[in-house]
Amino acid sequence: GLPPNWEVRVSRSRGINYYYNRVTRESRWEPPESQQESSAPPPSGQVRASHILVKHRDSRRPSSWKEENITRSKEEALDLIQEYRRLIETKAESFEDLAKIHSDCSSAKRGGDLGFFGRGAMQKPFEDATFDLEVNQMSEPVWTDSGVHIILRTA
Ligand SMILES: N=C(N)NCCC[C@H](NC(=O)[C@@H]1CCC/C1=C/[C@H](COP(=O)(O)O)NC=O)C(N)=O
Repeated sequence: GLPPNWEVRVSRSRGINYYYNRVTRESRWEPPESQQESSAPPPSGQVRASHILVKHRDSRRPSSWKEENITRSKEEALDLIQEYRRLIETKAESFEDLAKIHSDCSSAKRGGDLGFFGRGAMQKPFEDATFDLEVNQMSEPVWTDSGVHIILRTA
């Protein structure tokens, strides 16, 4: 069977099946990898998460793939992250799509995915927020020295 949250849909235009994930709102022509890839339990003590990072002028590294010199204020960064959170909550946009377009972290290329990590890998506020989430749950805005984040725990 399909990994959790995936379902088969029929593309009317092409008359063939495609695969849709109702949590991430991702759709793809090829079937999602076997159970192994997406619902394997994390290595013991580890979690998997994606994030959207909005940096500001006081970020530890106020530069990103998007913008060489980031000058927005903390207030502007928070306004943006709250708007992204609203779009995801109302299912107007997928977490992955907004991460790809807007995240100031290099993980934007992977829809915000940071892979598996254990305690001690990430800045403490990020780590604590992630470990407090249930799988498939999205955080409130979280501040680290990098900027302000929303986190989606995926495993
Ligand atoms: N283990 C994995 N996958 N990579 C190493 C992560 C190192 C870790 N990074 C963070 O804590 C920030 C906050 C959460 C994600 C993250 C990403 C930062 C944000 O951007 P920056 O402030 O660095 O420019 N970009 C990359 O590291 C750290 N201890 O500094």
